[in-house]
Amino acid sequence: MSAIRVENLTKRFGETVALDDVSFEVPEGEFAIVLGVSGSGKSTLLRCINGLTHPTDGQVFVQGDPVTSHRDDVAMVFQQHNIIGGMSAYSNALTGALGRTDLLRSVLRLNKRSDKVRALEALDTVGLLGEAEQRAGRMSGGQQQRVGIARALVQEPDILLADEPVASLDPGSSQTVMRYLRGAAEERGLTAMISLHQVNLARQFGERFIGLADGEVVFDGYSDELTFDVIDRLYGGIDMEEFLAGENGHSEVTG
Ligand SMILES: Nc1ncnc2c1ncn2[C@@H]1O[C@H](COP(=O)(O)OP(=O)(O)OP(=O)(O)O)[C@@H](O)[C@H]1O
Repeated sequence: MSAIRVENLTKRFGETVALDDVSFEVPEGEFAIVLGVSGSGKSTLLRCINGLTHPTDGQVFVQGDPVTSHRDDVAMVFQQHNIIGGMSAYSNALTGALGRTDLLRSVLRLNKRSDKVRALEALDTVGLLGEAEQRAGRMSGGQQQRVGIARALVQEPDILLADEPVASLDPGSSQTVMRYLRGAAEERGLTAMISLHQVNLARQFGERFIGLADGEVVFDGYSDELTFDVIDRLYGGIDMEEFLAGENGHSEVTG
């Protein structure tokens, strides 16, 4: 059974066709990247999978069930990490458990011991266990995004979605965040779908690629099929020199 199955998905916003008859399946445990220029429909696709947006036509299935609303086994990491600056990295990560914490306990901050352990384990997965007590607001953008990933992991999802998780980061931090994202998915056996507009990062970290243009799937394949021709079709007029520099450079690993 596929972890994600998208069947003839169409989403219109008034006159705008954000997704046009999109179909694909993602097997369990795959690390898939959604590629495409701004406005190609990447966010809308992820939001339909997460149940945040309802399709105009077609259907999305997660673990075989039709998606009708948000589900706890699907976690999403956003571009704006929505981290609470005044709280520690640990407390931010712990908010991932809110979906299974009753209101009284959450108001009184009486988290279960198992969730506290999960928060620490998740911070360890993203390399931030040593910074657990640090105020998130004092952390770098890359570290904050790693806290955002930890929070998503505490939700204990089977499927991890990330919408442009490195769009606001410098190249070094983007590399680090992608490395932890891929590592977390592998370590925990998650199915992942990440939208990116940086082709070099996508090629470096992706396993499967779904390319969108004007809401349509124009490419669906694996690394060896993601040729420069395909990239040119997706990004029309891309500067190859800059692209190759991006691919070979930026190897610095920072937070
Ligand atoms: N809530 C909305 N209301 C109206 N139009 C929308 C809405 N959300 C998306 N759109 C439109 O749908 C199309 C696809 O947008 P979407 O955000 O999914 O693309 P994207 O590839 O994620 O782009 P970006 O990287 O800029 O977010 C765009 O034309 C966008 O303007």
